[in-house]
Amino acid sequence: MEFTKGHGTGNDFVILPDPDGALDLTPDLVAGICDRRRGLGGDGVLRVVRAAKHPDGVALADTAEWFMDYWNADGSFAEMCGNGARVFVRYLLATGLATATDGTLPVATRAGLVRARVDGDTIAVEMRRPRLYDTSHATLGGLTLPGMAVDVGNPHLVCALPAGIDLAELDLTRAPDFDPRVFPHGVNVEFTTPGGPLDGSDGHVLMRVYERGSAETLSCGTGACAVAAVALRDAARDTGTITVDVPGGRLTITVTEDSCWLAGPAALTATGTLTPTALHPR
Ligand SMILES: N[C@@H](CCC[C@H](N)C(=O)O)C(=O)O
Repeated sequence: MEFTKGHGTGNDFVILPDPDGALDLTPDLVAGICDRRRGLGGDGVLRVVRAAKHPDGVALADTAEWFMDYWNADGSFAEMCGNGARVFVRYLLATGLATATDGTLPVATRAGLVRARVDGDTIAVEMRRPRLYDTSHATLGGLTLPGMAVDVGNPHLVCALPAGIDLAELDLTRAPDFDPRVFPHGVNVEFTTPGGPLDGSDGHVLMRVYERGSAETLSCGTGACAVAAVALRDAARDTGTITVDVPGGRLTITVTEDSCWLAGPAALTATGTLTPTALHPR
Protein backbone atom coordinates (compact mmCIF):
# COMPACT_ATOMS: atom_id res chain seq x y z
CA MET A 1 0.00 0.00 0.00
CA GLU A 2 1.58 3.28 -1.14
CA PHE A 3 1.31 6.21 1.24
CA THR A 4 2.32 9.82 1.63
CA LYS A 5 2.58 11.64 4.95
CA GLY A 6 1.67 15.31 5.27
CA HIS A 7 0.61 17.93 7.76
CA GLY A 8 -1.02 21.32 8.08
CA THR A 9 0.23 23.27 11.11
CA GLY A 10 1.17 19.97 12.77
CA ASN A 11 -2.21 18.26 12.17
CA ASP A 12 -0.76 15.17 10.48
CA PHE A 13 -2.31 12.71 8.06
CA VAL A 14 -1.51 9.52 6.22
CA ILE A 15 -2.61 9.96 2.61
CA LEU A 16 -3.66 6.81 0.75
CA PRO A 17 -4.12 7.08 -3.02
CA ASP A 18 -7.07 4.93 -4.09
CA PRO A 19 -8.42 6.53 -7.30
CA ASP A 20 -10.88 3.74 -8.08
CA GLY A 21 -12.07 3.10 -4.53
CA ALA A 22 -10.64 -0.42 -4.55
CA LEU A 23 -9.04 -0.32 -1.11
CA ASP A 24 -10.80 -2.22 1.68
CA LEU A 25 -10.28 0.49 4.32
CA THR A 26 -11.72 -0.54 7.70
CA PRO A 27 -11.79 1.22 11.11
CA ASP A 28 -9.24 -1.31 12.43
CA LEU A 29 -6.88 -0.72 9.52
CA VAL A 30 -7.13 3.06 9.93
CA ALA A 31 -6.48 2.78 13.68
CA GLY A 32 -3.46 0.52 12.98
CA ILE A 33 -2.02 2.96 10.43
CA CYS A 34 -2.49 5.94 12.77
CA ASP A 35 -0.91 4.16 15.77
CA ARG A 36 2.15 6.30 16.58
CA ARG A 37 4.28 3.44 17.87
CA ARG A 38 3.19 0.41 15.88
CA GLY A 39 1.97 2.04 12.69
CA LEU A 40 2.87 5.14 10.68
CA GLY A 41 1.23 7.55 13.11
CA GLY A 42 -1.23 10.29 12.25
CA ASP A 43 -4.22 12.28 13.45
CA GLY A 44 -6.20 10.78 10.60
CA VAL A 45 -6.23 9.18 7.17
CA LEU A 46 -7.05 10.93 3.89
CA ARG A 47 -8.08 8.48 1.23
CA VAL A 48 -7.79 10.02 -2.23
CA VAL A 49 -10.61 8.59 -4.30
CA ARG A 50 -12.43 9.79 -7.41
CA ALA A 51 -15.74 11.36 -6.40
CA ALA A 52 -17.50 9.18 -8.97
CA LYS A 53 -16.12 6.06 -7.25
CA HIS A 54 -17.21 6.80 -3.68
CA PRO A 55 -20.84 6.59 -2.50
CA ASP A 56 -20.44 9.78 -0.41
CA GLY A 57 -18.81 11.68 -3.29
CA VAL A 58 -20.77 10.61 -6.34
CA ALA A 59 -23.39 13.40 -6.03
CA LEU A 60 -20.59 15.97 -6.41
CA ALA A 61 -18.73 14.16 -9.19
CA ASP A 62 -19.88 16.68 -11.82
CA THR A 63 -18.20 19.52 -9.90
CA ALA A 64 -15.16 17.88 -8.27
CA GLU A 65 -13.02 15.06 -9.62
CA TRP A 66 -11.68 14.05 -6.18
CA PHE A 67 -13.35 13.07 -2.93
CA MET A 68 -11.56 13.46 0.43
CA ASP A 69 -12.46 10.31 2.36
CA TYR A 70 -11.41 11.48 5.83
CA TRP A 71 -11.08 9.12 8.81
CA ASN A 72 -10.09 10.00 12.39
CA ALA A 73 -7.18 8.18 14.05
CA ASP A 74 -9.54 5.88 15.97
CA GLY A 75 -11.15 4.68 12.74
CA SER A 76 -14.28 6.82 12.93
CA PHE A 77 -15.51 9.05 10.11
CA ALA A 78 -15.84 12.80 10.28
CA GLU A 79 -17.89 15.01 8.00
CA MET A 80 -15.12 17.52 7.46
CA CYS A 81 -11.46 18.21 8.17
CA GLY A 82 -10.17 21.69 7.32
CA ASN A 83 -6.45 21.01 7.62
CA GLY A 84 -6.98 17.65 5.93
CA ALA A 85 -8.57 19.39 2.95
CA ARG A 86 -5.58 21.72 2.68
CA VAL A 87 -3.11 18.80 2.80
CA PHE A 88 -5.29 16.81 0.37
CA VAL A 89 -5.04 19.64 -2.15
CA ARG A 90 -1.26 19.86 -1.66
CA TYR A 91 -1.09 16.15 -2.48
CA LEU A 92 -3.30 16.39 -5.59
CA LEU A 93 -1.15 19.21 -6.95
CA ALA A 94 2.22 17.63 -6.05
CA THR A 95 1.35 14.31 -7.68
CA GLY A 96 -0.22 15.90 -10.77
CA LEU A 97 -3.58 14.23 -10.05
CA ALA A 98 -5.14 17.68 -10.39
CA THR A 99 -4.24 21.20 -11.41
CA ALA A 100 -5.65 24.41 -10.04
CA THR A 101 -7.63 26.22 -12.73
CA ASP A 102 -7.33 29.98 -12.21
CA GLY A 103 -5.59 29.16 -8.92
CA THR A 104 -8.56 27.25 -7.50
CA LEU A 105 -9.48 23.59 -7.13
CA PRO A 106 -12.79 22.03 -5.98
CA VAL A 107 -12.77 19.02 -3.63
CA ALA A 108 -15.76 16.89 -2.61
CA THR A 109 -16.16 16.07 1.10
CA ARG A 110 -18.88 14.56 3.30
CA ALA A 111 -19.81 18.13 4.27
CA GLY A 112 -20.20 19.14 0.62
CA LEU A 113 -17.94 20.92 -1.83
CA VAL A 114 -14.92 22.94 -0.67
CA ARG A 115 -12.91 25.23 -2.93
CA ALA A 116 -9.15 25.55 -2.48
CA ARG A 117 -6.88 28.44 -3.42
CA VAL A 118 -3.13 27.95 -3.64
CA ASP A 119 -0.55 30.63 -2.96
CA GLY A 120 2.97 29.19 -2.57
CA ASP A 121 3.30 27.43 0.79
CA THR A 122 -0.18 28.55 1.79
CA ILE A 123 -3.31 26.67 0.89
CA ALA A 124 -6.69 28.15 1.74
CA VAL A 125 -9.97 26.27 1.63
CA GLU A 126 -13.40 27.81 1.49
CA MET A 127 -15.92 26.01 3.66
CA ARG A 128 -19.40 26.77 4.91
CA ARG A 129 -19.90 29.72 7.24
CA PRO A 130 -19.76 28.41 10.84
CA ARG A 131 -23.19 28.30 12.53
CA LEU A 132 -23.41 29.11 16.25
CA TYR A 133 -26.40 27.11 17.46
CA ASP A 134 -26.45 26.48 21.22
CA THR A 135 -24.75 27.10 24.53
CA SER A 136 -23.29 24.14 26.39
CA HIS A 137 -20.33 23.25 28.60
CA ALA A 138 -17.26 21.02 28.84
CA THR A 139 -15.78 19.52 31.99
CA LEU A 140 -12.05 18.93 32.24
CA GLY A 141 -10.71 17.55 35.50
CA GLY A 142 -12.66 19.50 38.12
CA LEU A 143 -13.19 22.48 35.82
CA THR A 144 -16.55 23.10 34.12
CA LEU A 145 -16.40 25.68 31.36
CA PRO A 146 -19.32 27.27 29.50
CA GLY A 147 -19.00 27.10 25.73
CA MET A 148 -20.67 27.75 22.39
CA ALA A 149 -21.73 24.95 20.08
CA VAL A 150 -20.67 25.62 16.49
CA ASP A 151 -21.41 23.65 13.33
CA VAL A 152 -18.64 23.82 10.72
CA GLY A 153 -19.88 20.74 8.89
CA ASN A 154 -18.58 18.84 11.92
CA PRO A 155 -19.45 19.67 15.56
CA HIS A 156 -17.42 21.97 17.81
CA LEU A 157 -17.65 23.38 21.32
CA VAL A 158 -15.65 26.58 21.87
CA CYS A 159 -14.78 27.26 25.52
CA ALA A 160 -13.02 30.49 26.55
CA LEU A 161 -10.82 30.04 29.60
CA PRO A 162 -11.53 32.29 32.57
CA ALA A 163 -8.78 34.65 33.78
CA GLY A 164 -6.24 32.82 35.92
CA ILE A 165 -6.37 29.54 33.96
CA ASP A 166 -3.33 29.11 31.73
CA LEU A 167 -4.00 27.54 28.30
CA ALA A 168 -0.57 25.92 28.31
CA GLU A 169 -1.28 24.25 31.65
CA LEU A 170 -4.51 22.49 30.64
CA ASP A 171 -4.29 18.72 30.91
CA LEU A 172 -5.62 17.44 27.59
CA THR A 173 -4.31 13.91 28.02
CA ARG A 174 -7.88 12.93 28.82
CA ALA A 175 -11.07 13.69 26.90
CA PRO A 176 -13.24 16.52 28.22
CA ASP A 177 -16.80 15.55 29.20
CA PHE A 178 -19.62 17.13 27.22
CA ASP A 179 -23.40 17.02 27.11
CA PRO A 180 -24.44 14.17 24.75
CA ARG A 181 -27.90 15.73 24.35
CA VAL A 182 -26.27 18.68 22.56
CA PHE A 183 -23.62 16.55 20.82
CA PRO A 184 -25.15 13.12 20.15
CA HIS A 185 -22.35 12.25 17.71
CA GLY A 186 -19.48 13.57 19.87
CA VAL A 187 -17.71 16.89 19.60
CA ASN A 188 -14.34 18.57 19.06
CA VAL A 189 -13.61 20.86 22.01
CA GLU A 190 -11.57 24.06 21.57
CA PHE A 191 -10.11 25.93 24.55
CA THR A 192 -9.21 29.55 23.92
CA THR A 193 -7.56 32.56 25.42
CA PRO A 194 -7.08 36.02 23.85
CA GLY A 195 -3.89 36.76 21.92
CA GLY A 196 -2.21 40.15 21.70
CA PRO A 197 -3.15 42.75 19.03
CA LEU A 198 -1.90 41.96 15.51
CA ASP A 199 -1.65 44.30 12.53
CA GLY A 200 -4.00 43.41 9.67
CA SER A 201 -6.19 41.13 11.76
CA ASP A 202 -9.59 41.81 13.33
CA GLY A 203 -8.77 39.54 16.24
CA HIS A 204 -6.17 37.16 17.62
CA VAL A 205 -6.94 34.03 19.62
CA LEU A 206 -4.78 31.24 21.08
CA MET A 207 -6.35 27.80 20.93
CA ARG A 208 -5.81 24.19 21.97
CA VAL A 209 -8.11 21.41 20.89
CA TYR A 210 -9.21 17.95 21.94
CA GLU A 211 -10.50 16.32 18.77
CA ARG A 212 -13.26 13.77 18.53
CA GLY A 213 -11.63 10.53 17.37
CA SER A 214 -8.03 11.78 17.55
CA ALA A 215 -7.40 13.19 21.11
CA GLU A 216 -5.30 16.36 21.46
CA THR A 217 -3.87 17.51 18.13
CA LEU A 218 -1.48 20.35 17.33
CA SER A 219 -4.09 22.04 15.15
CA CYS A 220 -7.66 21.75 13.92
CA GLY A 221 -8.76 23.80 10.92
CA THR A 222 -12.52 23.52 11.40
CA GLY A 223 -11.93 24.18 15.12
CA ALA A 224 -10.08 27.39 14.26
CA CYS A 225 -13.04 28.43 12.05
CA ALA A 226 -15.41 27.80 14.97
CA VAL A 227 -13.16 29.87 17.25
CA ALA A 228 -13.00 32.70 14.70
CA ALA A 229 -16.80 32.76 14.39
CA VAL A 230 -17.16 33.05 18.18
CA ALA A 231 -14.49 35.80 18.29
CA LEU A 232 -16.38 37.80 15.64
CA ARG A 233 -19.69 37.30 17.48
CA ASP A 234 -18.00 38.57 20.69
CA ALA A 235 -16.77 41.64 18.78
CA ALA A 236 -20.34 42.22 17.46
CA ARG A 237 -19.16 41.67 13.89
CA ASP A 238 -20.62 39.55 11.14
CA THR A 239 -17.52 39.20 9.01
CA GLY A 240 -13.78 39.69 9.39
CA THR A 241 -10.36 38.07 9.61
CA ILE A 242 -9.21 36.33 12.78
CA THR A 243 -5.73 34.94 13.44
CA VAL A 244 -5.77 31.69 15.42
CA ASP A 245 -2.50 30.44 16.92
CA VAL A 246 -2.42 26.72 17.67
CA PRO A 247 0.45 24.67 19.13
CA GLY A 248 1.45 23.71 15.55
CA GLY A 249 1.50 27.18 14.04
CA ARG A 250 -0.76 29.95 12.75
CA LEU A 251 -4.05 29.81 10.85
CA THR A 252 -5.86 32.75 9.29
CA ILE A 253 -9.63 32.59 9.10
CA THR A 254 -11.72 34.97 7.03
CA VAL A 255 -15.45 34.79 7.64
CA THR A 256 -17.54 36.31 4.86
CA GLU A 257 -21.31 36.77 4.52
CA ASP A 258 -21.76 33.27 3.22
CA SER A 259 -18.57 31.25 3.71
CA CYS A 260 -15.36 30.83 5.68
CA TRP A 261 -11.80 30.70 4.35
CA LEU A 262 -9.19 28.74 6.32
CA ALA A 263 -5.60 29.53 5.30
CA GLY A 264 -2.21 28.22 6.42
CA PRO A 265 0.77 26.13 5.38
CA ALA A 266 0.35 22.55 4.16
CA ALA A 267 3.32 20.26 3.53
CA LEU A 268 4.08 16.72 2.37
CA THR A 269 6.88 15.09 4.35
CA ALA A 270 7.36 11.48 3.24
CA THR A 271 6.28 8.76 0.87
CA GLY A 272 6.65 5.01 1.23
CA THR A 273 5.10 1.59 1.23
CA LEU A 274 3.00 0.30 4.09
CA THR A 275 2.59 -3.37 4.95
CA PRO A 276 -0.97 -3.65 6.32
CA THR A 277 -0.49 -7.24 7.51
CA ALA A 278 2.38 -6.10 9.76
CA LEU A 279 0.21 -3.57 11.60
CA HIS A 280 -0.70 -4.38 15.16
CA PRO A 281 -4.27 -5.66 15.40
CA ARG A 282 -6.56 -3.41 17.45
N1 LIG B 1 -8.41 18.24 12.40
C1 LIG B 1 -9.53 18.46 11.58
C2 LIG B 1 -10.87 17.96 12.06
C3 LIG B 1 -10.91 16.43 11.95
C4 LIG B 1 -12.26 15.83 12.27
C5 LIG B 1 -12.63 15.89 13.72
N2 LIG B 1 -11.75 15.15 14.57
C6 LIG B 1 -14.07 15.38 13.88
O1 LIG B 1 -14.27 14.22 14.29
O2 LIG B 1 -15.00 16.13 13.59
C7 LIG B 1 -9.58 19.86 10.99
O3 LIG B 1 -8.50 20.37 10.66
O4 LIG B 1 -10.66 20.40 10.77
